[in-house]
Amino acid sequence: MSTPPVERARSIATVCLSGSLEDKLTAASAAGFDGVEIFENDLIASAATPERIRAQCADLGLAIDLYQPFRDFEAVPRDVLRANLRRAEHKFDLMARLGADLALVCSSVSPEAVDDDDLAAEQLHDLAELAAGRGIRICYEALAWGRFVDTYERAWRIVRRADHPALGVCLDSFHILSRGGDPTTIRTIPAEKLFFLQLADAPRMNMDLLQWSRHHRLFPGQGEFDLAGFLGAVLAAGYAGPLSLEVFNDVFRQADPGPAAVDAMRSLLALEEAAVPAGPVVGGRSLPEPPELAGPAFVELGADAGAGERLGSTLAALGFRPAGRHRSKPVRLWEQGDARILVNTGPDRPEHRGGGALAAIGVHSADPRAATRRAEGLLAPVLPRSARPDEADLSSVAAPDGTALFFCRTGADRDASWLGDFDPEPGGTAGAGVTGIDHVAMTQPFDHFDEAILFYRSVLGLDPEPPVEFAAPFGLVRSRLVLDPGGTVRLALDSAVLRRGSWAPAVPNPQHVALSTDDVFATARAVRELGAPVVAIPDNYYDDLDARLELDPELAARLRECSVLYDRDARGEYLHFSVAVPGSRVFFEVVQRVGGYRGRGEHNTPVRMAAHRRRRLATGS
Ligand SMILES: O=C(O)c1ccc(O)c(O)c1
Ligand SMILES: [Mg+2]
Repeated sequence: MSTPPVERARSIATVCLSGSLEDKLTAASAAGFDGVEIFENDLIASAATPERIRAQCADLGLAIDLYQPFRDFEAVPRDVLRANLRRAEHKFDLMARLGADLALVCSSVSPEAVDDDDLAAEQLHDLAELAAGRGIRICYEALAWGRFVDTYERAWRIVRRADHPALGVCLDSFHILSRGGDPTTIRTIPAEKLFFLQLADAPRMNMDLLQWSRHHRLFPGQGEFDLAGFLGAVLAAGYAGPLSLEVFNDVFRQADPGPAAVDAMRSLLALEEAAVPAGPVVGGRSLPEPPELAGPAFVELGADAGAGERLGSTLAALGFRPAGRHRSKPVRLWEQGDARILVNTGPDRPEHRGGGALAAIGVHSADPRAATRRAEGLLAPVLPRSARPDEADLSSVAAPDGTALFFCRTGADRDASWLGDFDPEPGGTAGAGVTGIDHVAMTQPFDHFDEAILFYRSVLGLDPEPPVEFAAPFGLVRSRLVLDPGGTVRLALDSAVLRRGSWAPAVPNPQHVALSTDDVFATARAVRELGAPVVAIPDNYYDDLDARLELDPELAARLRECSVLYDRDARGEYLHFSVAVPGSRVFFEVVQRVGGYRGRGEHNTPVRMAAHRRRRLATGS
């Protein structure tokens, strides 16, 4: 008999969010959190009395799960201890007014502390005794940079030695995983001594632990730590308290707390799904499984009339044929092989002028309704439907950058699918060998990069590859590929690491749609004949390629002649060329994969970006 799924309390530290304490509490409640860790500085800066904050939390349905942090308490000389206990009593008074009964003590970084676990245990015992008299419990957390206590194993040895029922440990995934700690030995701690759990992810970095922790923590699923393994180990040890997020991050600290709290909740739900066999339960409902994807159905570009013309001629030059007009909307379908591009000249948005911009992606999934329910369960904004009664009932959700994501039924016949909404147009070109859509590269606003990774990872069940960074003509670019287990849907997300000044173009790295071919040279020749503006790649690139990879001279010559870029990895090869950007925001690339090559030629991107710029300066397009 399987155990019924449990709904765990979900909590968030106020330090994760921007604004006043009131802003933070409102956002946490709206995103569905059950509780908060109140960070001391947020309370100190608030004009509301502790009683008022307590009432606000109660009104918002938020428990105050933790009051934190109490610093630099233990292993100090007697006179310092006296002052520390006095300070603690003041905080216990405050906690009584707040109605909070769990306080966090983090391991000391004080120069006054001494390296003496017996003394630390004795003094924490005294503190716990004082707290217990007030109905308060203490959890002790090893900061990764604690002066002497910097591992959870040592914090637990001290807590065990102190042996007080009101004293337990607080586990924080960052402090443990940043130091390469082993979470599996958490099970040696009795469950009743696991008082609290803080969860944070982070990118892999080689930097000072304190700086890494205070600036670069991420919500689970956005970084590179094995949070699912960590949470699994903590739950296996019998921890039954709230799952709480504690993320110090420079971007989230400045972001609108409403969407940031939603991002946080999504991360927790996705983490529970990865760590707990029964998955998360929200309001008694569980989450449908990630959709089974079967490749992109279409890419939709938004354009004004002028941009629509330019996109149309670019597509025609790439061998696409106009294959249909939407029955009720100003949308044209362009088709070649399995590649379908929609050009929508309906909504007039600034970004659609000039050369158009990515507006939507459609993916084939076996059960679009379940996929939409999952997206809703993960708090993705569901977009209003605008279909007429006789049109396909397509559900879509908004990605963090506003791109609409449509779920289309795999294998539906034309009448039953979105294609049935188009009046077919006959005729057209013979094509240029494009067989489908290989990937879509989506430039993300820097502030939404991590959120976007998590969005696609959780909503679509895509797996992120490790991030790569490269130096491009207008600054460092961070790029991360997310793809489904079958490799049918690939999205490359990238972003400028820093944005400063006004020298760089407004859109330094436009989005692009990568079209697949089985013969990149044949397609390159065909599209040149059709008049496609293939971007010229300089000799320096090919000289370097030869130096690095010792290519077959015949292949090297063909690459050079056709301005085709090249990459290879242990599994295969990648050959690709680009055409000019018809405007500033979106362009097309044609790619050929040989063998099991996994990437998207990211190391060639700076060369391609420089080539695009040269062309723009020379021709104005
Ligand atoms: O960086 C800090 O000071 C700090 C404070 C409290 C915590 O729980 C923590 O993990 C870090
Ligand atoms: Mg912590």
